[in-house]
Amino acid sequence: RLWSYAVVRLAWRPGAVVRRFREQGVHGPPYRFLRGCNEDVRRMKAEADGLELDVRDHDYLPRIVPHYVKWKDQYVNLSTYTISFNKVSWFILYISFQSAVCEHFGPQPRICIFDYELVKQVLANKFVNFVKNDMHPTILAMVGKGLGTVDGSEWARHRKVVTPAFAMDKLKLTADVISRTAFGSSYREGKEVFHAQKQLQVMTLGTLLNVQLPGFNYLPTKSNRFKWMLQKKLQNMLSEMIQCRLASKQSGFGDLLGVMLEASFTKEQGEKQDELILTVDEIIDECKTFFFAGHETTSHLLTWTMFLLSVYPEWQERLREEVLRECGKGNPKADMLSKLKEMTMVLLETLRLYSPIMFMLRKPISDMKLGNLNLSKGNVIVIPIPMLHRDKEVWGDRANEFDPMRFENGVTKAAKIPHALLGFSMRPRSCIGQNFAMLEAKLVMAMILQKFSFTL
Ligand code: HEM
Repeated sequence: RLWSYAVVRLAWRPGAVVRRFREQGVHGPPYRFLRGCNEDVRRMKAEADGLELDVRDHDYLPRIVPHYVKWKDQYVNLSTYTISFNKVSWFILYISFQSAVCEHFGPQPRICIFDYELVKQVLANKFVNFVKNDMHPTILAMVGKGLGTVDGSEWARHRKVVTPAFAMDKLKLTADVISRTAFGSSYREGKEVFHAQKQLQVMTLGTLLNVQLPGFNYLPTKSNRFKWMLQKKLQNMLSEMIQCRLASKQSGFGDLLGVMLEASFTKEQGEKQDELILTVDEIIDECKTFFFAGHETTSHLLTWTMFLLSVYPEWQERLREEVLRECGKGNPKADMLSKLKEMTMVLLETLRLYSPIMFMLRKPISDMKLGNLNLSKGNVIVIPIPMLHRDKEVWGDRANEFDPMRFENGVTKAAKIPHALLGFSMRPRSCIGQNFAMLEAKLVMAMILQKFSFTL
């Protein structure tokens, strides 16, 4: 049944979808039976592999996502699409055979949008008409069925419980704890979790463009057995950390897990029990989400900040002066970090040029209109952050240049529209850890700048 279902789907669906979009003026690369556009992507990426960039050339798109650059040039001009607010918006349709990363089997049509107004309609939709794309079970086991992956009322429940953990007063405490202990014992515990997640990530992402047979994930192959072992290890480690914390009644300790446990379990006297409380399993999932969502993103931001400060030594010197002026030579305290204005500008500019998250995916919960375009339930929308961050109409002619001064008057004044920086996305599903990440990045950079100068 599964096979006949798959074959029927493969045979008719992409063709019909492509036709439907072409009729609406949206074009894209040709669909190839069973392979979607994956082979083209693979080939173009291999060709771009040898491309070398100058360290001051921040337009890495032809090197990293050559298929987007090529398809945008090729199809977007051909398919100008006018939408109601009198502006021209751009779409590309491409079909990806994404069985290795999402649960969906078979080719999946994707509409890539390059227009900020449409992006706002998708992300800031208060009726939550667009939800996250389905995730492959392996990825779900790695990142957890937490805040970042649940939708609808489930999402609202999780977000409400988790939000207090990221309140600014709690974060200040966390920053002081990090600062005092310089990533002490909790880091050692966490390292194991990061390691297991990293191994799972490498295994999964390595097969990103592979076509997988349905049911393959359930076969006891060598790699599947290794994957299951890692998943179990991850689950057990987190469960032990939580149980241990609960048993020692240390939930009040000022770190994220402590604050989350507090928010999930404590009730004021007389307050009636409501469904906001998360179960231990849900907290385990939320921990996986935080480890995953918070680790590599922040580490990428720090890496690229170090890179940019090496390439622009004048900015490195400016930041060092600011750090020594505001924090002296000792461990920076949270209130000192909030005074590092130029540091914030550099971090935001790094986030713009080298956004740790490249794409956000959404799909409509029912047939609906986006601008003038008719979308069907399940058509995936791709929001390519680095391409939007280089939109010259919005960021100006020098969009590809490193210029922290554009953030001199704050994030909302940095471009022609207030919500142009998408590095942390936008409400309601904006990054819940953004203040934490910025605080963490400022702390680490301040401590490095106090003691070292660096070159590329
Ligand atoms: C520089 C660091 C970070 C960047 C660039 C970043 C970026 C993002 C982006 C773009 C999203 C939206 C994704 C989407 O809607 O598809 C997101 C969501 C999220 N981030 Fe972050 N993030 C960072 C750090 C963190 C940290 C430190 C944590 C937690 C400790 C965290 C937890 C989350 C969670 C839970 C969500 C889902 C929120 C929701 O759907 O309500 N992130 N992040």
